[in-house]
Amino acid sequence: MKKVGVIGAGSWGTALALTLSGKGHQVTIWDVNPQHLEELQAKRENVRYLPDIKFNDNMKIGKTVEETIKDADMVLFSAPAQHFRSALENALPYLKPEMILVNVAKGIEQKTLLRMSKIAFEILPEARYVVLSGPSHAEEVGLRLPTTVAVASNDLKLAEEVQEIFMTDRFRVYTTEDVVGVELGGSLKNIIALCAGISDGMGFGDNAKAALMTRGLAEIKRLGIKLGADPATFAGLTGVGDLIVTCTSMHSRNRRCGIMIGEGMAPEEATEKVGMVVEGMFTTEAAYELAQREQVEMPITQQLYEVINGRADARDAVEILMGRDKKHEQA
Ligand SMILES: NC(=O)C1=CN([C@@H]2O[C@H](COP(=O)(O)OP(=O)(O)OC[C@H]3O[C@@H](n4cnc5c(N)ncnc54)[C@H](O)[C@@H]3O)[C@@H](O)[C@H]2O)C=CC1
Ligand SMILES: O=C(CO)COP(=O)(O)O
Repeated sequence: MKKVGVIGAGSWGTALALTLSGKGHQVTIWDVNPQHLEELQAKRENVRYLPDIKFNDNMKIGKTVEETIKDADMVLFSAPAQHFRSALENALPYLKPEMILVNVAKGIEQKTLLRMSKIAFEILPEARYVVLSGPSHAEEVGLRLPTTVAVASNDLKLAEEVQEIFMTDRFRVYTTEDVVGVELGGSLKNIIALCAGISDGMGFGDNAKAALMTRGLAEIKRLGIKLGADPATFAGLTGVGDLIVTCTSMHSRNRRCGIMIGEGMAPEEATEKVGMVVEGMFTTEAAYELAQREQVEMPITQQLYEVINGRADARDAVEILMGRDKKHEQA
């Protein structure tokens, strides 16, 4: 059994800490928010983000980052994507070269337009770095409902080590070497989930949502191929798999935020109301800029960007999308 430090006690960090400690690993979890940390300690439950699931006895709450990751075999980063850089920098003094670093954030850093692995290797060029992604809502993983994900690393042996650490009878883990495809699939599907929510909120039907998901996947894949991903990855768990769960589940923070926007709420207010990170709100801007830089057509992303920035109403965006030039279908 391994020693694992978890940085970020939101719903996902907590669900994974429960999975790992449930398997018998020695897990310590920490969060940057001191008040939240106190609540975790007092209640031995994540009342704020993943209520009604008691922590296992072998799951400790770390008082400091140092205590959390000291002598760990693996450090799991589960802070939102825009905070991954600071979370890693914060942990840096206590990391050892042999430690495995796993990141589960789904996003692209704003301004730098970097994927999470690029940030990790910029800070730690020799990092033993793995990304975990796939269709996996924390609420279901916390309840031990069957879930399947993938872990990606340039080093397949390392991905296999992480597969072994996580795998249980209720949490099935595949490996892949396509870090670019996995990171982009996980990040960009949140944009489409926001749009699927907006579509639902406006009272559109299943046809519209299926169209958004299919054409959304086409533009994700277009950008992915341009940035070096294996196109096959987008047909897998971390591509279409995650797209399906996020666009259809009421657990999805992105979809729920989209529904409120579609019902007429201002994007900032809807984001606030969700009360947890809505990654798509940040990723949309980054993806829009990446698409411009790479000269890739991403019409759905572009329209969401206009809506989020208050330059277009969701109904105008639909008209623009439906009124585009006639096309030959390319999936
Ligand atoms: N919630 C879910 O079902 C899933 C979430 N994810 C991804 O995991 C990431 C985290 O999501 P959630 O857990 O849902 O977010 P959340 O909003 O529930 O919680 C985020 C937590 O991170 C903490 N945090 C922020 N900055 C930090 C830092 N520098 N160091 C340590 N902790 C920090 C916050 O205080 C908060 O407790 C996101 O990128 C999300 O896309 C991926 C799969 C499933
Ligand atoms: O990535 C997720 C499920 O795989 C979580 O999606 P949300 O952030 O929209 O809840």
